[in-house]
Amino acid sequence: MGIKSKETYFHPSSEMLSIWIQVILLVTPLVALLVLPRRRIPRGLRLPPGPPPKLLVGNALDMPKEREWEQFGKWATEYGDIVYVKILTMDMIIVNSRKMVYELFEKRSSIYSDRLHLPMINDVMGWGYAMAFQRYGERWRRHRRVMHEKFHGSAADAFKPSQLQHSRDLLRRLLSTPEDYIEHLKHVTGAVIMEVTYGIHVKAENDPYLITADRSLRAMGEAAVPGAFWVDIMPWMKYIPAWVPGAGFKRKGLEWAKCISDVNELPFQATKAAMLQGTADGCFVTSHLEHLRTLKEGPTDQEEVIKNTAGAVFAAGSDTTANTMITFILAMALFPEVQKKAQAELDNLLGEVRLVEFEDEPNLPYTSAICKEILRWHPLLPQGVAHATSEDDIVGEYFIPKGTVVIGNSWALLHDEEDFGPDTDKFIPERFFKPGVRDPALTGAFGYGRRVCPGLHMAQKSLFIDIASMLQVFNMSGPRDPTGKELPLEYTFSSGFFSFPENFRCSIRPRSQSAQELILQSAAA
Ligand code: HEM
Repeated sequence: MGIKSKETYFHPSSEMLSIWIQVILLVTPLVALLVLPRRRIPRGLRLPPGPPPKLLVGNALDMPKEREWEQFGKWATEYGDIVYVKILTMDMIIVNSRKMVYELFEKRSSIYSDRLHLPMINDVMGWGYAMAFQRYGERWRRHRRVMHEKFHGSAADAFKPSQLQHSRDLLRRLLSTPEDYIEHLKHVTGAVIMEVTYGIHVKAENDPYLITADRSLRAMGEAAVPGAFWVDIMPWMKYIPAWVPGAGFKRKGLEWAKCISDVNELPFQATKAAMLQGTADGCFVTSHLEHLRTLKEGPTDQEEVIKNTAGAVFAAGSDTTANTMITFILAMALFPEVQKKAQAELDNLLGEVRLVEFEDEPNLPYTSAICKEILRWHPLLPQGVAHATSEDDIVGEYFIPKGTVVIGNSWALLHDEEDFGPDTDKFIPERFFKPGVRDPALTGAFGYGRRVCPGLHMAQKSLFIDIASMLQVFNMSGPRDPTGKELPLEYTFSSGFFSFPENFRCSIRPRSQSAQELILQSAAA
């Protein structure tokens, strides 16, 4: 007989438990089907059409594991504007047309703005503080208001100095080690967020705040896909102790939870400490806390709301922008003629005299069109972030039950040829010069209705200055061998919550000697 592991020693019944858990997992859908009250669909109504469900599991096996947008697109062609799928006991609809998106997320926003409570994300991992995962209601509204005050259209102009400074830093980093472009993008987008949110200036390398945020965001990416963990379908599983064999999700979740809590707590406490010492820089947190101190009366938990909102900004703001920039670099490598046109426009306006500034934007229509096309061509969140219904609803002859997960099919909307002209799979910035073409930012790239991304103004400004600056001074192409010969471009887009090019090698080289000098001079400015 072999030596028993420590875990088995402390829990002699662990094998039995493991078997029991597996049995429970198998029979739960059956029990749910038999025991749960059957949904009553009002007479004369029916659920929207969708792929035929299988006994017990519904459409769980039909759900695509990767490139979800392709399967959703096929269903849209086959079943229409609203597609219904059932995953075990979970109702889900996919909304495929702009008309229907407007009808549900905008006109009926009081019903379609909820989120599903995901036990893995909210309870096990502790992301409940972040606005993106909060249920629709007064608590969410208070967080949203705190964010809106500092991030709405013109308020976001206050971030421009920090965005410009870090955009210049990005150029210098890319000049020195272009192969580390992903790290550089993450560093500078994180640095801007830390500065404007907490007034914290991150370390040039290996910053502990950014490392913690990166770990937390990776965890979020894994867990935020609907149905990624069984516990989201069978919430009672969250009570299974972490030591139980088969409860790997719980161990993983608790490991992540420490990082996720640190993202919310550590920078906030550091800023508060700096305020006490009188050394804090003006930022989102200081400005809200100072205002709070002037109030005679206010909700007792307002400081908590400010802290949570800052944590949500930090969590939602950095990787989103960095990953969109990776898609931009790929697009420039794939469509060199687009890159050349933008460079000609930038050269024409700026010569080689100075680097681009925010104020140049109105005079750079082609570059601005690239920023729009990036959001449209391959949206970072092709299925948006799932909403949920907070009440039963009726749409024509269809019944939409309360608690239904509602996915806005951003990919379909952003590739609709009626709105964006022909060849929507191609990267064609010129499409935005035609009258009446829609703005991708208002067509799903930043989500929908009352939940639309509150960081979109900041994000668009970051994208503009980073994209214009890179185009002005660098050539981006597929990877090159040591002799400079271009090698084949290989890439795959990730699937799941975020979709952006993964494992993608490229070449980022200064366009000329004077471009290089402009970059180096920016350090002194
Ligand atoms: C290119 C960059 C970005 C993209 C593509 C993006 C996209 C999105 C999308 C699709 C949603 C879901 C909206 C919905 O539920 O319908 C969202 C939510 C959110 N975003 Fe962004 N975002 C970006 C940058 C940012 C930035 C820079 C910030 C912070 C400054 C931010 C903060 C948030 C927050 C807090 C939410 C949750 C809103 C809520 O649930 O009420 N995002 N974003």
